Amino acid sequence: MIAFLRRLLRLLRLCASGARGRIGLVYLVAVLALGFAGIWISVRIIAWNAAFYNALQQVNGAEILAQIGVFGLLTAASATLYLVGRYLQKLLEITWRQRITEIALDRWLRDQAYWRLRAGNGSEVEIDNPDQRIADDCRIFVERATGEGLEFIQALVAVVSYFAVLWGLSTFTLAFDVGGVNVEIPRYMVWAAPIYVALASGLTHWLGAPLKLLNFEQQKREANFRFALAHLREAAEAVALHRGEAAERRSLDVHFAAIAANWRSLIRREFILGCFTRPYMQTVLRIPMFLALPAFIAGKVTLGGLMQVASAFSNVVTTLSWFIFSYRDLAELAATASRLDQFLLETDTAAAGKTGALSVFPSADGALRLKGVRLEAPNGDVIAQLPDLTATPGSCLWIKGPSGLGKSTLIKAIAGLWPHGAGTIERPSGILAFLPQRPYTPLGGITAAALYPAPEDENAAERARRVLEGLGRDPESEQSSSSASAQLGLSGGELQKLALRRLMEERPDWAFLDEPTSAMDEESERSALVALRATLPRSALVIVSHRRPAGLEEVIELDLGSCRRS
Ligand SMILES: Nc1ncnc2c1ncn2[C@@H]1O[C@H](COP(=O)(O)OP(=O)(O)OP(=O)(O)O)[C@@H](O)[C@H]1O
Repeated sequence: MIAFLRRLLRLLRLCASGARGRIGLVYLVAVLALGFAGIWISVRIIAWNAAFYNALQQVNGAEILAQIGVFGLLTAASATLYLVGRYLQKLLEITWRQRITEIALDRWLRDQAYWRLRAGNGSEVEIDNPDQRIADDCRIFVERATGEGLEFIQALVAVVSYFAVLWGLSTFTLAFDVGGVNVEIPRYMVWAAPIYVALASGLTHWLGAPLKLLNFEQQKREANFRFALAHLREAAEAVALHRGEAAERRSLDVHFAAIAANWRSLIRREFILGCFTRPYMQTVLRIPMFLALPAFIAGKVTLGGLMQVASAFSNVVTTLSWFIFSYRDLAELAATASRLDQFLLETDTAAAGKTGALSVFPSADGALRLKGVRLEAPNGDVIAQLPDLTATPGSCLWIKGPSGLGKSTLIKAIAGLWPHGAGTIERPSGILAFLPQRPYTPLGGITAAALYPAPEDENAAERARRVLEGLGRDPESEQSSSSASAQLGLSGGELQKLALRRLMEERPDWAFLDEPTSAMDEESERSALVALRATLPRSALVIVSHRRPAGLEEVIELDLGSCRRS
């Protein structure tokens, strides 16, 4: 419980931070003010009950009509306050959701947390389904936290107001005999309300406790299923070529079966909880009248008084029962807050955990220098022990060696993404560009692919045209699209050509290229590398490839085949 409140406060503080968060606070205050005005109207309606039923008892036609008018005004005011309050509450939700999503995205992208916390990269913690945490958990958290939080604050204020009314009204005493002893309970209606609700809340918590874990698990399984579907969409071509439909179907069925199994446990538990809360909800408004009947029969209150006490009592009980009525939503809030809080804490500390025994420093003279570098897998297994090496600006370094000996890992280590191992890497200064083994294209179509990762500026169209020249793709005729690389309609070699052209536009001082021409024929490879050298005559090129890079002169070789793992 304490842990839940701490998490809740931590997350709410983040929602309310920054300029946007403070605008949300203004909405919050307005919604609360409207809520309190609504409570005042409810208190007025309790008083109206007495006036109306007393007029009925006295068969006073004029007074009955006047009270109907008062009722109309009170309900109109109450409806207006409710509607405006709901509208502002929705604005509050989107404002705070925007803020917390902003923070989640910042932390996820900052210091490459999205890479460090990925399964298999050696982080002690792995974040499952980060996309769900950013998209769904941020939304559910804000909706539930603001909804339940506002209701809780209003319930607190309401309960005090209704209690005061009930205290003033239920002056009568309940007297009965227990084994010949006369027991008298003064203001018994006042005591009955909290005792009744406390017992019911205890029972609700006991019956509903497993719901938090079940909700947590349900959200996770739903996200796994969604991810499996998105993965199939991305890999559509490969799956179709493998005729892998049956295998995909089996995997999707397993994911869905997991959803259904947890869902069954979830609804079983909700059913058990409902067996108590449903009848409770239905009786909670009737019980007060039955409890007040002894006083009415004894002639201590009028019909109006009875209705007024019953109304005050049911307001107290309904308000105190907030915990019972909201239990399901609170369980969902607890599950979501715990996932989101863990995500934000882990992504915040991901940067701190990036140092390993393999150190990467900026080099003093602008050269790339490897000193005693040993590359290891995250579990400590040695991948390669490298010879010391220096590559000066403008030089060309060819890293070769059989598959699996650590060529790509070395590039990742230079990029600062691979801390596992020992030794020192002095990183050159200037603009460093890295081309991964599989060329990447973002969502957004061919122009976005041609410009990535540079932002669109006034020269964007011209740059895109230059990058796409000779690839048979015209940015002018492009439809806006959110499709990924598979839908760009480029062959593997063309994608590599596009990646190299993009690099030429970037004009880096150092280009680290991991098998940049592996999908090209020899002639295309030669002309691509000659063009690269001609465009970037002063840049250093560090190329990982199985074949000697064609068309390049004065190549320094680093053969990882000669430094096999120990
Ligand atoms: N995240 C990881 N966890 C464990 N081992 C890893 C991880 N990433 C790479 N390795 C291991 O490190 C070794 C080197 O991999 P790397 O991709 O650097 O090889 P490579 O020389 O570039 O191979 P190729 O020529 O096939 O691209 C491999 O044995 C690989 O299994």
